[in-house]
Amino acid sequence: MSVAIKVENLSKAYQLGQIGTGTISRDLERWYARIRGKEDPFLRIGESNDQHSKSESNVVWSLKDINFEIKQGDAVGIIGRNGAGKSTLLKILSKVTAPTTGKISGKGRIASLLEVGTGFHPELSGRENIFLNGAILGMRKKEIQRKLEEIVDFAGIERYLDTPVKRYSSGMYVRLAFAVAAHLESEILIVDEVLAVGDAEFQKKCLGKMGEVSKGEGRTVLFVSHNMASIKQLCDKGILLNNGIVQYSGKISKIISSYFINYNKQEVFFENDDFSAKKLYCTNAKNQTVNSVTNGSELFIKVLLEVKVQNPNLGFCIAIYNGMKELLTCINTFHIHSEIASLGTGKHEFVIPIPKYIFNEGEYFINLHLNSSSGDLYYIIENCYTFTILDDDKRRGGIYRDSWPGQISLVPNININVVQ
Ligand SMILES: Nc1ncnc2c1ncn2[C@@H]1O[C@H](COP(=O)(O)OP(=O)(O)OP(=O)(O)O)[C@@H](O)[C@H]1O
Repeated sequence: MSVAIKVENLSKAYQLGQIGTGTISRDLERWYARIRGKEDPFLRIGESNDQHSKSESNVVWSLKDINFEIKQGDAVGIIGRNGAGKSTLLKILSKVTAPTTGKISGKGRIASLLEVGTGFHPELSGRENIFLNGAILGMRKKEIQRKLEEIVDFAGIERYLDTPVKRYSSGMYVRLAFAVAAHLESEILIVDEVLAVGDAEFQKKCLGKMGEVSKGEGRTVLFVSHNMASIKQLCDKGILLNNGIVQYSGKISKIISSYFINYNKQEVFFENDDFSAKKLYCTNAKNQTVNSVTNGSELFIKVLLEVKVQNPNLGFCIAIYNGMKELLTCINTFHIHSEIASLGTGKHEFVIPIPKYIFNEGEYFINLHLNSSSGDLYYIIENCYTFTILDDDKRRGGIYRDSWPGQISLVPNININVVQ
């Protein structure tokens, strides 16, 4: 199969801090002050000359020497922790931003949906934006006209087709943006996290459409998401980014398991005069460290803290989120404060049992909030651990084969009473 996208030695650097003042005359004034050894006249309160010159040399390498190839018709999931460089990569591929070094080659028109409504003009109506995007892709008016009905139907915006898109709700906006990107004729479709915006029904519809685009129409799809269930459903290949480099690329199942293993290797770290947070991990009932259990088994979340002073000013909260980043529950030491206050110095492991049949199958993420006993927040360690719940099939009674809908995995039980 021919190569759709080839990326060679790609790097992207971002310059942090203020680069210019906004006008040439002010930049000159600043330069004149500097060569006379005077203070920068445009410093903001609290800034120093020093800080400013330091920030000018502050460069973040968002991508570092990336190389990969994507074949025509592949559906590729791009995964990685927050800040790994996924969005930067998609922005470069979509030509929204230019690389600092490196080269991208390939063939085919690219339709991309990077953020809600990228490429839409707010003053133009839905209809006008559809034609504008089609024209940008090099399509003829007649070709776009043929797709119009399908797009409007998918987005469900028929009544508002001639209203300027700036009046659309965020849901309507994302529905139209997705419909335009997926239906117009491009060889490559790039989608960044759109599914995090819409409701569950729309997400399902988008995944279905992307599957059709890649498997049915043989177009290439690149998809960034934190939701591994969606990535697994849609993609057959994957690229795992870590700190701006490609850590692994290949079959999606391998990429996802490497992601989880690496994800959970990171030690949680926070330290102040009272305590330090050392580690967060999960075990099964046999005390084996695990990243996944079936919903028919107990799971134990363990937090290792070192208490440095007796009666420490210490508390924490485990916040558990689903793959769509919806908060499911918080477990807070506030409820056992007197026990924590009486802890001696040294390392202590806090064990939080998660009973059987609580969470439905899926991926879950933990944020650790470290707070004082009075509730002041010290620090939030976001997405510090992820675990997977698998369905053990037992509660299905052998008849229900699809994935179990909903957030919780209650064992179904229905009593039937005879009513006189
Ligand atoms: N415009 C910018 N200016 C400065 N730094 C930036 C800019 N855009 C991205 N970065 C930095 O580049 C790195 C990669 O960011 P990027 O948004 O590509 O990561 P990501 O994997 O998409 O993260 P997330 O999952 O949180 O969306 C981060 O350290 C980020 O702070």
